[in-house]
Amino acid sequence: MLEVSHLTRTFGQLKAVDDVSFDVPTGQMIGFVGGNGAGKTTTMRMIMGLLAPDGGTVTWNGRPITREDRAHFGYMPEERGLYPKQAIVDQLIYIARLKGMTAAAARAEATSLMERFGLGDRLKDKLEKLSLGNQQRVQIAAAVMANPIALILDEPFSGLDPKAVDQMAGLLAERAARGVPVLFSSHQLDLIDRLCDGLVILSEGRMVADGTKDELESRGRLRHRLVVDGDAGWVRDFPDVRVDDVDGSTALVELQGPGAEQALLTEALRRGSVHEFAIVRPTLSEIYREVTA
Ligand SMILES: Nc1ncnc2c1ncn2[C@@H]1O[C@H](COP(=O)(O)OP(=O)(O)OP(=O)(O)O)[C@@H](O)[C@H]1O
Repeated sequence: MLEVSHLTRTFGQLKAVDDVSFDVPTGQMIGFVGGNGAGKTTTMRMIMGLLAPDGGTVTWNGRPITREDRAHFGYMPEERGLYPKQAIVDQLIYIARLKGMTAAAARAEATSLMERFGLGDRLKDKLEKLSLGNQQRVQIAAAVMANPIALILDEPFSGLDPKAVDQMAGLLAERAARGVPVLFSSHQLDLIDRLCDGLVILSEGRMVADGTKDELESRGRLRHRLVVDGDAGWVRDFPDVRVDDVDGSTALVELQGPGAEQALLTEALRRGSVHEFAIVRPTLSEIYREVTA
């Protein structure tokens, strides 16, 4: 398990990362979310030892992380790590050799990964000859080569088409299923929602929320949707109800007191038929907007 505790980093007057603490447990995929400049890349660089923190610690399996641990991490940096003018296969082999793989095993893994991504015939090409999306697939392949013990990926899905997103998501999920902790940043909340066991939300350097989606949902506003026969406008005058929206026969409301649920339903039934009365869980986008507002 990777643990980040009270990490802090300032650049001049700016607190880019301010007392950030979270875990990336064994076998879990954790999404790292936050607006531009929130501090995600800076945090990842500190995890990887590329930037010294002003305060706080990074631990791996309960002890301070070492250079040797990090050497076995798979890291995809924001600025991307591979060389445009070198052959793909040579770079993938080089990276795997650094992590202790034999040349033959590295070549076999590079070939198998590239074939899996439909790039089996591009192995000897220079990276720059590939489209940007395909270059991105190679960058992800580089991070997962040689069985990394953890994956730290800075916006691995940006610029990928939906099919490539599915392929890469499948690849990361496989690694997580083998026990690898995976931390990746993304602005695509739908993807985080689909892939992640948990998420960490940063805003202006500070951690504003973390937990599983269920945990975050339960902290958010819970609303009910009521669909009746006629006009639902009467809910506006009903006690213990805060109306978010009424559109014809549909009302979206927040119930404010114990028993408000039963009282509202009873009143709706007294007035006619009820077609729907359901809890509306907040979407991840709504939770995100709420905690970063
Ligand atoms: N080397 C640096 N020197 C000065 N300021 C920096 C440096 N690196 C980052 N910053 C500043 O720290 C803040 C956090 O930046 P960071 O790149 O970590 O954010 P981010 O969450 O990754 O953003 P994005 O989603 O835009 O990539 C920003 O205001 C950025 O300008």
